[in-house]
This record gives sequence, structure tokens and C-alpha cells, in this order.
Amino acid sequence: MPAEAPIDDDREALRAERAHLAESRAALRRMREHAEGLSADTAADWVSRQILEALLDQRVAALADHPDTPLFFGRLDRDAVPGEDDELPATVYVGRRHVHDGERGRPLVLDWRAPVSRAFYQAGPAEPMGWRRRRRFGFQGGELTAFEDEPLDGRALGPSAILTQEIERPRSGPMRDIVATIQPEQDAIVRAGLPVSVCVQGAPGTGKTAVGLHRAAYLLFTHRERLARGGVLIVGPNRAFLAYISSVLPALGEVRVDQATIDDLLGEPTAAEDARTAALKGSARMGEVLRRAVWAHLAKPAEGLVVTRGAARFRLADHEVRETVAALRGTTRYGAGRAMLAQRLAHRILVQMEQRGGAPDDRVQDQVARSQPVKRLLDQVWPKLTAEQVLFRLLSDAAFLASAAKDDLTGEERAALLWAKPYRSHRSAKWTAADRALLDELRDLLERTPSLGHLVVDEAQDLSAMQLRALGRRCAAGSATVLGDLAQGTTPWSATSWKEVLAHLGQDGEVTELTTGFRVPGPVLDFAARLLPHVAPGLAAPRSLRAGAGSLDVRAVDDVPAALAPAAAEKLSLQGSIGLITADADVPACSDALTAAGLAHGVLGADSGGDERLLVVPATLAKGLEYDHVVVAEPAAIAAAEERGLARLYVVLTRAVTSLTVLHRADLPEELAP
Ligand SMILES: Nc1ncnc2c1ncn2[C@@H]1O[C@H](COP(=O)(O)OP(=O)(O)OP(=O)(O)O)[C@@H](O)[C@H]1O
Repeated sequence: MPAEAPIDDDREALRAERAHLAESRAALRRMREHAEGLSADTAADWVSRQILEALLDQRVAALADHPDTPLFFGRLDRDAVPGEDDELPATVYVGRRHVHDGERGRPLVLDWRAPVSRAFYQAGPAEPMGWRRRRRFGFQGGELTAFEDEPLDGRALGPSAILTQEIERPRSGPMRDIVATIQPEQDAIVRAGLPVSVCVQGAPGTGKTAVGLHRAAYLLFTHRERLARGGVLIVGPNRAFLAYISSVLPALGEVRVDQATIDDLLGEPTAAEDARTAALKGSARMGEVLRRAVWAHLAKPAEGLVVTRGAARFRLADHEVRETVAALRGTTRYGAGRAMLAQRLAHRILVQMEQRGGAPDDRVQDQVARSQPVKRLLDQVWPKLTAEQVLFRLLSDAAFLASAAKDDLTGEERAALLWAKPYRSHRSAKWTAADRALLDELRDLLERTPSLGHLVVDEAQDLSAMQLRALGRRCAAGSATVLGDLAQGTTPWSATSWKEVLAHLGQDGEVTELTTGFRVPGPVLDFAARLLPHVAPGLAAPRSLRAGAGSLDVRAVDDVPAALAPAAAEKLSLQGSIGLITADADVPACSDALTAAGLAHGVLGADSGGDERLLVVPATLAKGLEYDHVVVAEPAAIAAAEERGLARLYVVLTRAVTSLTVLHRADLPEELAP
């Protein structure tokens, strides 16, 4: 029989735990006061002082005690072995950060990322990892209100009520961290080693985003020195999503992690284009086309090189220049090759000087490399290029495109790539999102892109091969955490295989799967999963942790806008956040209907997080977000609005934590039939 996991309110034990909390808070305060007292005055110069001051400020900020967040959330106990000289106490508390008693250095709280804390997440009946009991604490605000004990004595463990309560705690504002309740299969991903790239396939609400963010915090803690140089970057689908997740890392004490959308990294698009052309531009075949396009700019030297130094003239025949060019071609980035060509030509001249009895040094070689004749030759055989020039030429010059494409593109595809109305120059050209990825690849062919230490890529299923390559360049010397769900792919170029995604990123990595859905209650998840065979036939149906929880209400109505306000008002009488999700085109009508009914609400935009309790959410922005209560207006319109509309509908139907109401006048898409 599974051991019970009752929430215990044993008063005596609670009192003792509260006393430990008070002691830990006092110790943290002392640690902060100590850090505040440290001075940057010892720095040798002004720059060092600024750096030191910034570090000390960060340290003080990291030691802040947030009264609403518990300082620890778990405890492990073991039997002290008599005579064993072990550093580790018989009882440890696990929390957000390390807190120690200044005088004796006694640890009061261990950081959840420390190696010892692993047992808090991983110990189970089969492997107690040396511990006898795990205790989880329940908090309200910053107050310790309850605890739950799990014996680690071989008995099977029942479900944790504290976990369920945490998931069902009404939402307000941005995403919360899950540090107190990370599950064993999630923890294994969070703690995977830095050199390992991990790719996580997970159904909606299995905690992929949460796991990615906690992994970033774990890596920064464990490999702080190594990552201080390269840094960690979180890549998400849009600004609204980044705003939603923005509080998680600071709550975990990590304030230095950058977050960006793919547009932030590659540049905002200034033009739109049809999905088919975008998909073609996003395909990996373009990589080879771009490479050829760049190197096609090398020209045969028309004549050799003549350099005059004083009265002396030195000459390289055109075949000698050709040999030098050929030896460099394709062996380095184009830009580096150009600089090396100048040096190699100058070196050959230098050899001639030496043969004539001179003793030129490195400075002379540099002077020759920068001389007018060498520059002229370079401009002719290895001209300076920008990414914009090359792409402009490719998209406006049919013959150039054909020669760069060879057999990689069909005639029809080349015709689709060419601008119907070419721009006047690369300066006035407008670039689409897909062009931005091509420009980024071209830039890398010209000059190497610097690599970061680690990249966390969320909703990775939506990225094109060329966008993935752009991200791959940014972690070429590091590793990546790739998160996504093939069933939630809504772009025409959405991935169908994680192995391919990893290959485009240029990372070796393991694909692992998260299968337990935390967000979506059973009845709602089962309803949405009817779409799964149609959007991702290979994937198994997700399983909700909360099989019998939540509510699903599908209502046929005569007038969807008229039914919206009453449905929203019903939800407003409950606790928590409310998302009213509708096809993008219907957002204004939905918002008007709520305004007419006097219901205060916000409208989620691509650039805004949306803090209001009741929010109208365009279907295309719902990805990655969640609300306690969701009202979905007219699923058929959402499904019909785009090519992968059923996948969009699957995303939309899986945003609810507690209740989902579906309002429809049109028939539901037939794929939703039981
Ligand atoms: N171990 C956990 N403890 C408590 N809550 C959890 C846990 N794992 C996930 N959750 C909660 O479940 C919800 C879904 O998590 P998250 O957004 O990370 O899922 P996801 O897999 O990225 O979903 P989607 O694919 O829909 O974007 C969040 O509210 C998260 O806090």
C-alpha cells in the first residue's frame, strides 16, 4: 500500500520548523548586512572599482529575502551513524539559496542546486540515496503553514498533496518557479551536465519551459566561472512570452540571464511574405546556396602584382596570385580569407626582398599588405562583401541565383525566391523574417559568429532549419537545451523530428521525453488530445497528473460574442487568471463585447505581457502561456485561420489549469469528435 503523504499540521513540529525559518531569515539578514558592508575601495583603478561595485550590488541583490517566498521548502533526514565522521548533518533543509550561520559556518539552508540537494528531488522507494525521510513544506505567502512527510523506507509513495496544491494555486501575473516541487524526471534534465545538449519533447504543460529555466539557473550555479565568459541566453517565441517567464530566473537568484526572441537576435523583419516562400528560404538547402553565392565573388586575377619600394620593384605573376588565392579559397571565413590573402601576397614579396639581400621585418610585411597595389588586387579578386549585398544579388539576379543554386533548387523554386519587384539597392531592400536568417548565415560566412556558453531554446519546433542554424552558431562552442512539442508546431516549416532539429543546430544530444502533464486537468487534456492523431500522428497521448480535476464545458450557442461576457463573468466570480482565446481576427469584436458588458479586461499584444486578470488573447499568441480559466471562442474559426490551424487549436485548448469553456456556433472541427 502506498505510504500516505498527509499534509501534517502537527503543532509542535510546525513550531520547531517555524523557529528554523526565523533563524534562517535572521542569518540571511546578517549575510546581506555583511555584503552591504563590503567596500570596493580596495580596487586598484576606477574601472576595477566599477566592476567590483557592480559585483557587490549583485551579491546584495542575490541575498535579498523576499517575504512572500519561502526560504526553504524541503528537508531531508537520515539516521546519524555513530562514529561516522561526516561533514553532512543528519538533517538538511533545501531552499532557494545557501544560508549559513556566520559564526559557526553551520549550513541552515542548502541551495537546491547543490549536489546534496539532488536527493530531495530524486530519492524514492527504490533508491533512498542514504536518507530516511523527505519533508515538504506548505507555505502561504512567506508563512510556513503545513508539511508533508514521505518515508524513504521502500514503501511506494502516494501523490503529493503539496504538489497538487502548488499547481492549482490561482495564478496572477507572470510565471512562477517550481523549485519546491521539481519532479524526478524533470530534475534529471535540469541537472544534466553542461557539455551535454538536451532536447526535450513534451506534451502541453509537462513543464518544459519551467525545466529549461531551472536548468539555466542550475548551470549558472554549478559552472559559474565557465559561463561568466560566454553567458546563457533564453530564446522564446515572442515578447509576450518572454515577459511571462521573465520573473522566474530572478526569483531563483539569477539576474544576469538574457532573454531574446529570434527577431531580437537576427533583426526585426521589415517585410512580410507568403508562407511557401518563407518555408523555402528556411530550408537547410539554402545553406549551400549561400555558401556558393559568397565564394562566387572571387574573381580570376587579371594581372599579377607589382609593388614598388623606393627604387625597387617587386613582381608576382598572375599564376602566383592565382595559386595563393586557390590555397585560401574556402579554408576560412570569407572576410578572414581576404585579410590572409593580403598577408600572404605581402609575404611572397618579402621573400623576394630577402632574396635580393634585404632584411625586411614584420612591419614591412604589414606595410606591403596595406599598400595600394595589394588593395587594388584584393578589390578585384577578393572583393569586400556585406551579407546584404550578397542576398540582394541572389534575390534580384536570376542568373546569379541559378549559378549559386546549382541542382539544390528547382527552376520553380528559384522563380519563387526572386523578388517580383526588385528593390533599387541592398540599402533600400526590405527583409522578411526568413531573409533575416539568410543574412545571418551570410554574415557568418563572412565573419565567424561569436558563441555563447549555453542556449535554452523554447518552442523550438517552430523554428526553420535556417533559424536553427543561426542559433547553432551562437552555441557552437557551448551547448543547448532545446524544448518543444512536435504537436504544437504551427509554422509551415515546423519540425517533424528532434534529431533533425539537433542536426540543424549542429549539436549532438539526447532526445528525452516528459510525459506527465501538470498544467492541464484530465478531462480537458483528453478533449484536446483528440486532435493529436491529426497534428502529430507519431506522438503518444499525454497523461494528466490531475486525472479527475478541473472542468470542461463545451457549449453550442447562437451568438458567440453575446455569450462571451456571461462566460467571462462566470469565471470572474472564481479565483485566478482568465484567458479568453479567440481567432486573431475576432479579437476586436471580443474586446468590444466585454467592454459593452462593462467587464474590465486587457488585450494581449505581441509586445506586452498583459497584467489584467481578464485578458483577451489572440490565438497566435497563446503558445507557452496559461490561465486558471480559459474560454475559447469558436474553435472552427481558429482552425480555419491558418495552414496548421488544428495544431493552433491544440495549443489553445491546452492553456487551462482549472477550467475550460468552449463556446461555438459553427460546428466543432470534426477532428474533435470523440
Ligand atoms: N514539478 C512541477 N511542480 C509544480 N508545477 C509544475 C511542475 N512542472 C510544471 N508545473 C507547472 O505546470 C505548468 C506548465 O509548465 P510549463 O509552462 O513549463 O509547461 P510546458 O511543457 O512548457 O507547456 P507548453 O508546451 O504548453 O508550453 C506551469 O504552471 C508550471 O509551473
